[in-house]
Amino acid sequence: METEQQTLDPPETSTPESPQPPKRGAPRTFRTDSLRSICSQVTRSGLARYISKLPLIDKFEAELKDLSDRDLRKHSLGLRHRAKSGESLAKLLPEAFALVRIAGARTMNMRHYEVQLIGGMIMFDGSIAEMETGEGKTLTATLPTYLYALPGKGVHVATVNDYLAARDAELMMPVYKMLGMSVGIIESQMSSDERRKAYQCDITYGTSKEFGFDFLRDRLLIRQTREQGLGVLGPLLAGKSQKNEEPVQREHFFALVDEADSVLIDDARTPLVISSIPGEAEKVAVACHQWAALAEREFEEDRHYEYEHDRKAVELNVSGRMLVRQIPKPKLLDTVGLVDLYDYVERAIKVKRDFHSGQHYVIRDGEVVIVDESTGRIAEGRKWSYGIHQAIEAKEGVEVTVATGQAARITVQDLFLRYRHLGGMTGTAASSKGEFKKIYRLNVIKCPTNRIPQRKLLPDRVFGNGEAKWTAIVDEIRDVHTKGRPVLVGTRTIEKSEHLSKLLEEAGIEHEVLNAHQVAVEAEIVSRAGQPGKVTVATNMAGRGTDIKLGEGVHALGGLHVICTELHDSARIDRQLVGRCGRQGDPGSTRQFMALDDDCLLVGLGPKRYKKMVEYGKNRQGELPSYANLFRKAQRKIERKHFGDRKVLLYHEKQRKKMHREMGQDPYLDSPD
Ligand SMILES: Nc1ncnc2c1ncn2[C@@H]1O[C@H](COP(=O)(O)OP(=O)(O)OP(=O)(O)O)[C@@H](O)[C@H]1O
Repeated sequence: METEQQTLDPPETSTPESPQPPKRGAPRTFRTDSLRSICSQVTRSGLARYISKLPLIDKFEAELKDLSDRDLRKHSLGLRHRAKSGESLAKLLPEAFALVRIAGARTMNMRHYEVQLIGGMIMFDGSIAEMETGEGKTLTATLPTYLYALPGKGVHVATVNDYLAARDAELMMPVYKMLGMSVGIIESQMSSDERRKAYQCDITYGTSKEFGFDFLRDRLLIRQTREQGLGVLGPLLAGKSQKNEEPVQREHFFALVDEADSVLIDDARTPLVISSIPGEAEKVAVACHQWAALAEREFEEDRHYEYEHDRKAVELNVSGRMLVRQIPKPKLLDTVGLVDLYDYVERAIKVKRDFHSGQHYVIRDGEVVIVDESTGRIAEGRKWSYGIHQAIEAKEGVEVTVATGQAARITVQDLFLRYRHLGGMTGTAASSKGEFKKIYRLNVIKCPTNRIPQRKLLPDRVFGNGEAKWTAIVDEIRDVHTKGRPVLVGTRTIEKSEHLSKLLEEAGIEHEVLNAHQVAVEAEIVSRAGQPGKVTVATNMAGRGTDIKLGEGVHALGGLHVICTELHDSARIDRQLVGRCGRQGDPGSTRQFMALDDDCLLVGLGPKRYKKMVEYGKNRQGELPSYANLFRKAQRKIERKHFGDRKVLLYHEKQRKKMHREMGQDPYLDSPD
């Protein structure tokens, strides 16, 4: 255990020079209401050093705000020279932030609030700014991004999907342009040339997945170059292949991660993998998966295999193994050992039991595409490892994209730890504080809100069974809807969205349903969810990162009402949904519904206790408020388990990389499945 701790603990690094705290006893002047509100919310002295910088930013802003656009750009150029000639970025911070603030006000009529300046300083400092949902993280990001872009080494702004990357880059483009910064966007369909151009820009927006894959492709390219013997000609030719291709990325200098919890934690359980071209062995593997997918139907729990609910593990017993031997097999499988066949069958059974279409994945254009359970979104380009993905493909009868030896792989953790400086922002980081610190060396610092939040958390409602719960949900939607207030309902799966939609139809309640298929369309629908009387049903976080503006009159009625239909595996995800209402000081309310047959109890309490709960709740009428705590306890247990999984992945990756290095290999390439 001790060795594990050691390997997991990242080495100490020096942090950038940080702003000085105010002198003891120095009087603090409050210039604006907003600043007064900040200070009233400051409960942690950690913010004092950021607050102390605000007057200096104000001073620079006052000095520079009358400059013409041209002079503003010139001034920005001056800052670039100073940064390039080695002046510390911490020293340039007040002036740089003032410039960005002026550019925001001038180009978009959005002058950064003091709390946003504080958020920007937190991120600059190599921490995660936890800013309430709706506080304007997109605009806040421009501050550290601009500052770190000054030395010209490139800044990567990473977020969860192509749509958000493009949207945020385009939204903020005017600010950067005014200050003479070039902005590039990486999108999944781009050619290498387009990518290279985007990475040459001062600031590059993209997804963590694209940043990771580009890194891996570059790595493969460099190796190919070396293998072709060009590398020996020295630095002149290094990094160019025979086709004269060059790597697309530059150095990894500063990455700013938006939706940091989603990118750095939720996505961190599956590595990014580039596969190599299939050969003869792969054909056999395809045949094995396809055979196992058919054979699996013959196997019964307890008769042929044991299923361990805690670990979700399948193990064939003696009669199961016998059955494997008896089931006819195609000729191609003659060379496959029995032990391997047992594995294939166990995997096929596991996949049948634990991976469901519409919940864990969807089939899109003949491909199995992972739905990130925690966000309800398509996890583009990801694959489950250990043959699970291929087993699902075989089960669904689509092309099996098989067990190709992996050409290259990297985990999200490794990717972001490669950056010299890392910062992030999110609405919901506090519950993962320990993980951010341990794995990424990032502190989480809570930012005060610009206006006092007005969101009402209504008491939980617990029911004996799903049926009673859904009936109560429909009743509550009807109640709120008839008052003209908009309602946003989050469900855990696409199937449940559809179930609720059917119930709403029967109840004659007009509504809109979203699923995880098209992020851009969803985001637009969610952004309209604040219109009077609107009912929107979405898989948990289908519209994450989308701003919901209240329609006319909705403010007076109490704002948007958010209904969470089930607890999620992580409390953070529940809070993201809750964060759709009560934005920027708007009114709003939210309620959590639960039932004793919810999945959360099965995973959190185990099948034995779950069965008892389900039995107990079956014919229960009315509500069971005293059970709410049990749900939260189960949720915490699941969170701990997931954290454990990620730690194990990281530990194994570290061991694997160490081994590769010792053998003189590239740890990101040369990796077995
Ligand atoms: N300084 C500002 N002045 C005026 N409006 C602002 C300012 N900052 C942000 N806003 C507005 O606040 C709203 C919320 O911004 P944004 O969507 O970036 O919030 P967010 O923190 O990213 O939310 P979420 O956590 O839900 O993604 C937007 O409509 C934006 O235009």
